[in-house]
Amino acid sequence: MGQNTFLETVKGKLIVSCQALKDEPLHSSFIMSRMALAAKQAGAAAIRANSVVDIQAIQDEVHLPMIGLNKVDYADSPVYITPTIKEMRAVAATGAEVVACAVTGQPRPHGEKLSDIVAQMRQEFPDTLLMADTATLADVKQADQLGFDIIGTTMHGYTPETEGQNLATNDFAYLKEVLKTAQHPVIAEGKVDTPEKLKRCLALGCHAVVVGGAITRPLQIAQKFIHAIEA
Ligand SMILES: CC(=O)N[C@H](C=O)[C@@H](O)[C@H](O)[C@H](O)COP(=O)(O)O
Repeated sequence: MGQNTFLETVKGKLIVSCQALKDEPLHSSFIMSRMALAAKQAGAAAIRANSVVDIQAIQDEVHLPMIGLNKVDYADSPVYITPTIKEMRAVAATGAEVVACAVTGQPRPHGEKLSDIVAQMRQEFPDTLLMADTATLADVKQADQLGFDIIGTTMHGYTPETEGQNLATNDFAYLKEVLKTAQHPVIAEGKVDTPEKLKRCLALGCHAVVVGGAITRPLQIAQKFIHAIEA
């Protein structure tokens, strides 16, 4: 894979997701760049970020490897994480070491086929790694077959089939199945919200762990405390 050393750099480490969508209080590329700086100062090995403007603002502020994505809603598809070749290209063009996209078995916008998207990306951006944001073991198998470089558990709990499921349930029972199934390095992502859970994911054999909201979404963090009062 050319000069791409992302996998070596993040092995056994924390990747911090710095994201705030339009309807979130911290929606701002500047704020995301400062979130990334805090993550870097704490010792994070890489950043995961959404949208070209956020990725670029973060790249200017911190020089850490990047998992880039672009969330876009299309009327004809439930897939929203880097759903079409257009967003894939735009994210790869930022120089992000990894481009992440949903691999959920759901139809993509304009009838685009994931196999075509992967083939096109390999041709245009041969040094860019591809991360599959999967929800089920079937998705993991598909991602492996298509040659994705990294298997993420990002969408587990966020599709109709997996709604309400949590990666940590029953001592990460689902994650253990993913680790048995996957042929490519697994990055745990989604609701890893304590240092203990992160350690467990690494001990089980994950290559690295992405933590988002528990570090970078203060609304979500504050709500946890409020719920404790109300419970
Ligand atoms: C499902 C979906 O759209 N996940 C997104 C993917 O990039 C982000 O909103 C999450 O924050 C990220 O996956 C990290 O997860 P958590 O914030 O739970 O640590």
